[in-house]
Amino acid sequence: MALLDKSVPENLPPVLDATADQPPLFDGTTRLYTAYTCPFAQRVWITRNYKGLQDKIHLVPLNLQSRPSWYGEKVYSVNRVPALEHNGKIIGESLDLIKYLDSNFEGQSLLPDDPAKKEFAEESFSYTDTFNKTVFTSFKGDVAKEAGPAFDYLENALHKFDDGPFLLGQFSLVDIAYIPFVERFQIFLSEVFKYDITAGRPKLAAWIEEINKLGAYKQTKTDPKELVEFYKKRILGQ
Ligand SMILES: N[C@@H](CCC(=O)N[C@@H](CS)C(=O)NCC(=O)O)C(=O)O
Repeated sequence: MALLDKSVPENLPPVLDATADQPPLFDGTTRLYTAYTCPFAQRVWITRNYKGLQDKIHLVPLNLQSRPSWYGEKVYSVNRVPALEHNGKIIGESLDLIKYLDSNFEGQSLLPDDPAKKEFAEESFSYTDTFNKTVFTSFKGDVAKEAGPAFDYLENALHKFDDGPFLLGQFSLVDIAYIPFVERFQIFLSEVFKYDITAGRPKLAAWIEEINKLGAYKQTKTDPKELVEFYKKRILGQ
């Protein structure tokens, strides 16, 4: 798999806050409006890196806490990240965007042709919101009991195709849809609840290990300390 990983380490552009000027809009440059800490935006960032599109898709990182007013007013009225500026249009929604990048840009294809895999990919995309909600909700309840089934879903899914360690066998958009959230849940559940999501889930453990080998992903990883502080405040109100 490493051979297909087209990512090269890059110098990341500085974060734009409320005082920052707006970059030109619709000047032909393709821009990914993002936030370095956002798991939804991270999905698109990993896809961009894996397909080797660093020169084609420029990152415009925003400070969401001190967001430039021009973003919601002139770029994307939904005022969330990620959003992609491409061919005179602004497109949002991370799951739509990773598919859009895969179909509209060059680079390694990240969805297989095999019908059984395609079907399972759609099922897995549909489950992501429930997966995230189930785990977030468990933070306020019995973590092992409530979040356990969500991680079991991934463990079972990883048994489905045996031509590689990823959710569809080979690395795909499905892995990209889940990993930003699994990354955060693993850190937070271990740090705050002493719950190891990989205990008794060998396939999940191997999946995380394999994804961590990908340069395209490594560059996008969140800072664990910041994450724990952020979730403690935001979710546990501490
Ligand atoms: N469904 C959206 C969710 C995007 C989202 O919630 N992004 C957050 C940051 S992680 C955001 O922009 N929040 C700002 C806000 O809601 O004001 C997607 O998948 O792209």
